[in-house]
Amino acid sequence: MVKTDLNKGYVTQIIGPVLDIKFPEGNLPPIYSAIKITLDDQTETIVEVQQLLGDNQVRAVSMRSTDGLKRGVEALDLGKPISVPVGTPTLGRIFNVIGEPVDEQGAVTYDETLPIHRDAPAFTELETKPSIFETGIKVVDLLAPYRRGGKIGLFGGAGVGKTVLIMELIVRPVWKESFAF
Ligand SMILES: Nc1ncnc2c1ncn2[C@@H]1O[C@H](COP(=O)(O)OP(=O)(O)OP(=O)(O)O)[C@@H](O)[C@H]1O
Repeated sequence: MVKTDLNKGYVTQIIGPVLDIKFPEGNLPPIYSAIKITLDDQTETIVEVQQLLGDNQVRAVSMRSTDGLKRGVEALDLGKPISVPVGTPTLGRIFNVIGEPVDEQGAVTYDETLPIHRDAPAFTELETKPSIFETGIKVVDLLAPYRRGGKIGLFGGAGVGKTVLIMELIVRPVWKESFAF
């Protein structure tokens, strides 16, 4: 549920990346809510509620360093979990956990975002006709094709190329789109 009124609290304790935040009576954000803290220098920190402590306080984990944060700083309940851009503009890009691009390829123009915490699609929503997730890597597509909509796991000894292959899977489909090969 997205709240319309701004629900503001303040930081009561900081222990490393963990923050306790007190909210007004009866306005406690639920677990997994995103909370934004803006410092004097306009640096924004997003924290995520992990535990309800009682006494109108929540315990939250910061998504970046808590350097510069201090007790008493205002915290704004965003009324929804951390959400990230989804859809075609995000293909081939690299994002951090709060949905900011970190690949130095410029800003991403997107229409849709989805929360990072949500249920997997129901079986009834899945495509029933099996189709191949074409990677463009011949040895994969011919010998061990991946199923579209499924999950992929790579098993292999140390240093045999798992990371390189995963990176190829992320980048290749976009290359295919741009160069049509
Ligand atoms: N197809 C390939 N041909 C030649 N070299 C490759 C190939 N794939 C990966 N390598 C090289 O092998 C080395 C290890 O690759 P990578 O880091 O992907 O392995 P890994 O299985 O993820 O390793 P780890 O188990 O340590 O996480 C890298 O130097 C990479 O450049």
